[in-house]
Amino acid sequence: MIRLEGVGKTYPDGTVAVHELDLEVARGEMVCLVGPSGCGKSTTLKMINRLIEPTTGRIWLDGQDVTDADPVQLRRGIGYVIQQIGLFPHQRIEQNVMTVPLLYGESKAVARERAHELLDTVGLEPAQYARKYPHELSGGQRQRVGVARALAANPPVLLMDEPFGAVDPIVRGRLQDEFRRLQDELGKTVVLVTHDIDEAIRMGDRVAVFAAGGRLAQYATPGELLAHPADDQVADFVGSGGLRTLTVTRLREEHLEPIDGVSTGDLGSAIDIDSSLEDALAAMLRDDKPVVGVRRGPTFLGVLTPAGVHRALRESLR
Ligand SMILES: Nc1ncnc2c1ncn2[C@@H]1O[C@H](COP(=O)(O)OP(=O)(O)OP(=O)(O)O)[C@@H](O)[C@H]1O
Repeated sequence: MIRLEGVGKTYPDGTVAVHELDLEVARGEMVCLVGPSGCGKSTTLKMINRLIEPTTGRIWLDGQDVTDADPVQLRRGIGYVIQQIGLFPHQRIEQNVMTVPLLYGESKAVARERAHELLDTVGLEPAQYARKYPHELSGGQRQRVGVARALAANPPVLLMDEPFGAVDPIVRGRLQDEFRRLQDELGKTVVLVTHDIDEAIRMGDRVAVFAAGGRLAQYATPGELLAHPADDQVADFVGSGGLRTLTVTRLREEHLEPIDGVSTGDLGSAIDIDSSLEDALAAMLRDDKPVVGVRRGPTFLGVLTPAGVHRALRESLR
């Protein structure tokens, strides 16, 4: 879907922001670019929608060389979410989101309907929020409006630059989870820049770790990155993997055991099969029980025991 081939950017003052980067992002995949400050993440992102022109290399989007594309046309097909959201302060929330459909020539009524749908999608009840102004919303709510607006053109590709950067850690965690869930539904191709390795590991299907001088140090799934960091620098940056592995390892039915033999008194609350091992352990600790029930929607699937947790961890670290 997105392919970077030998892409480099040297600024006029001689700063090498990105060095001969090769990177592929598959359709529907969420890739996080992560690394220390100044290592070229934002420059890379902005080269994809040509806010910055590369000095070398080629970028392909769905088979089309973006360096040949009209930048304005190109950007309409690519949603862009930035930390400083850029909402128009004197326009109501619905008008902020309607801007894009109106630009596409939709009637006001259709644009408003679409804006309300999108607000609903990002968890902002239109009846409550559509008529408010940006300053009447919290940071996290404004961030959601930014996401709704980026989705308004229904672009297949979303570029996000520190999209959850401006909010406190609790709201940030909630927005990350919500966006991950939304992404599972929408199946966009997403490239997300963050300096936060936890965010990258939690959100990304794959993670590109950048090193100083705009070099790609490793490009791997979160599990691979934690289990096999490419070098000492990546290992340092990623930090100790054991605990993080719990966050990225999802439950699967083969980790479960049938309910038979477990007395219901031993069973605390049930968690969803989409949960992570971390969620499962948290439920066991909370209920002070050695097993936790697992369901898919209303259907009870089985129980997870410490042996199941161990099996799942071993598979994930293989
Ligand atoms: N317009 C510019 N002119 C010269 N150098 C620049 C310009 N923009 C960025 N740089 C430099 O290019 C390098 C990469 O910058 P970039 O913004 O891509 O990094 P980043 O990884 O996104 O950093 P951060 O996490 O701090 O946002 C940095 O050394 C930066 O100082």
